[in-house]
Amino acid sequence: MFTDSTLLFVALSGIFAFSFYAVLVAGQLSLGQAGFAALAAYTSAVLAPDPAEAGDAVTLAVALGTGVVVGAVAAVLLGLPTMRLRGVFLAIATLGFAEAVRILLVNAEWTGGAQGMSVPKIVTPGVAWVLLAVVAYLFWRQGPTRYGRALAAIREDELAARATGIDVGAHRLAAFVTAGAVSGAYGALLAFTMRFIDPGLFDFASAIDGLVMAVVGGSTVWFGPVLGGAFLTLVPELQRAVGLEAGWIRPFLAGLLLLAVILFRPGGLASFFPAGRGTRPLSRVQASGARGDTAADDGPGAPGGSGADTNPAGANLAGTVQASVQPHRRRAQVGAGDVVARLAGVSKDYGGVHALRGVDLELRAGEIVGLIGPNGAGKTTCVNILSGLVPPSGGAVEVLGIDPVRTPVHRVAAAGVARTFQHAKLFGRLSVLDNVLAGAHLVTRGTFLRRLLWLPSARWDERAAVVHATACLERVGIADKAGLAAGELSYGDQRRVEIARALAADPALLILDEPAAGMNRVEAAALGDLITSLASDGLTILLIEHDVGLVMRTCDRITVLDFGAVIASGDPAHVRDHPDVVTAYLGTEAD
Ligand SMILES: Nc1ncnc2c1ncn2[C@@H]1O[C@H](COP(=O)(O)OP(=O)(O)OP(=O)(O)O)[C@@H](O)[C@H]1O
Repeated sequence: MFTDSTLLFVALSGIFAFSFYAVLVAGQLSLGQAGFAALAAYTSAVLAPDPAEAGDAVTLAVALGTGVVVGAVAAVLLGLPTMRLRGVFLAIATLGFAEAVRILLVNAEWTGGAQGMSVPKIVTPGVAWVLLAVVAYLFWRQGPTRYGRALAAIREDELAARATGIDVGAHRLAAFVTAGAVSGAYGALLAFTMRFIDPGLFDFASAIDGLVMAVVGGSTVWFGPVLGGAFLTLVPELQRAVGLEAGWIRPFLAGLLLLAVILFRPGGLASFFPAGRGTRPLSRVQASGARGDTAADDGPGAPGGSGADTNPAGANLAGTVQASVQPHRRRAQVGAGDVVARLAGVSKDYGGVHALRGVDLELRAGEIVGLIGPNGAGKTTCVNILSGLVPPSGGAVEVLGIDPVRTPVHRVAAAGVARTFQHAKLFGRLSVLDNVLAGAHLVTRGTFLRRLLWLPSARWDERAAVVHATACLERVGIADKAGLAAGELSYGDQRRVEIARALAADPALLILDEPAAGMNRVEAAALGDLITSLASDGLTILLIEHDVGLVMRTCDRITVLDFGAVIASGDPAHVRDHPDVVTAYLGTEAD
């Protein structure tokens, strides 16, 4: 039914769509792919040897190698200054790059300008489909790995991803360079397919076309770009088959489909298939028991069992952390009673608002310290300063031997600080298990490259990570919901998943920002028991909570803030009876 040329272009479109998918999975909107492809097409056309002399295979190999390298290098050069940009700003900057490349190519002599350049046709449908399969394989294997989960986490909530120790800048750049390499491969293939290349092949419409194919096909499932590429390439063929030759139909249909996907079917065409539906876990779930199963790989049983506890603070999660899920990061050694965190004379101003005024706070290893105060007292600001999210306006801060003011957020996390947020910040479209696996980023090894080669060690590491994550879920009593989408959970359950995600990083300091919000009395009581048991494992905990009863029951010491200043600090009995605290919460008789 389809001609060779149709089959060839279906494969090429799929590869181009994958270059958009590469960044969409990390939540980035880049439109520079046509620029990378153009640079790669012209460079490979010039550098590859004549196939009449070198043979088709050699020419193709040199062209592809050149295309991939040129695309990747261009993406590094463009990515370094633009990776700070988000959303539409990144889209505009990258589109500007693609347009600049096209204009350069039109005006350069060596490219033949607008007239174009002739290139031998050596790409066959077989070659194009093999390369599409290779690219699809890369993205299929990438999904359920530590790297793939980190990209998905960044897409879902960048700030939470940083706080779990993911180096967002490096991951975004890696995704961008992957997009550059894939679009470079596409450019080289296109050059040796068309017989003739001109800058018009890489114009604005083609950049948008690739994006539409990726989004229509499905931008969060690995086979989405294949579907999108195939569908939109086949539309003109189908038109011909039914005798509708009008050229406007394809772009019109593409626009209509894009709108329909955005409005009604965010998962794209892939969501019509069981494997691409909804929030299918990246990693397979076997939630019950201490044994987990892992993604996509079947095979002989992995070494299970309990691992040694290398957590200096002693916070081994039920002894299920396996040897391959160990903190191999550099983390401050914390002995019992050591100072874990210290704020000295810290102030924070937001314009005219003095959120903190000369706050002193000290946390010692193994303590549960409560931080309470009326709304707007400055509690969350304190926590944000401790976890490196917000710089103070004055004073000194030290956490686990580092200065969070001068340290990127993911490094503060790597030092051993884990936190939850006042408004739960889960990776909503990921499963509960994947959320916690993403939380284990710092204590797990990368598996992507080993998964590409089907090395058993990758399977063992992934399995160990799942066992570790499952233990964290069991610890907060929510392992039975491991396979559900995090965003669909009740508010109370979301908070528990957030705690499990924080525990998965095997932290030394756990900061809980209003963890009981949304929980009923029974759940809050269970939370109190959990906090106490975590502290008895050696974890240091800073608890911000409006449920004063919970704070009084669980904390060793309590600091009370009001209007940004410490008004009382000491053990629960001292704080409860402190006249300033009573006044702050209940007001004076005159009030
Ligand atoms: N990013 C910001 N920009 C401007 N003002 C801010 C910002 N963050 C906090 N504030 C202000 O700083 C003060 C302290 O806020 P913060 O959220 O730290 O208090 P809180 O004790 O955590 O309050 P709540 O219990 O209501 O969460 C408030 O007056 C708040 O409006």
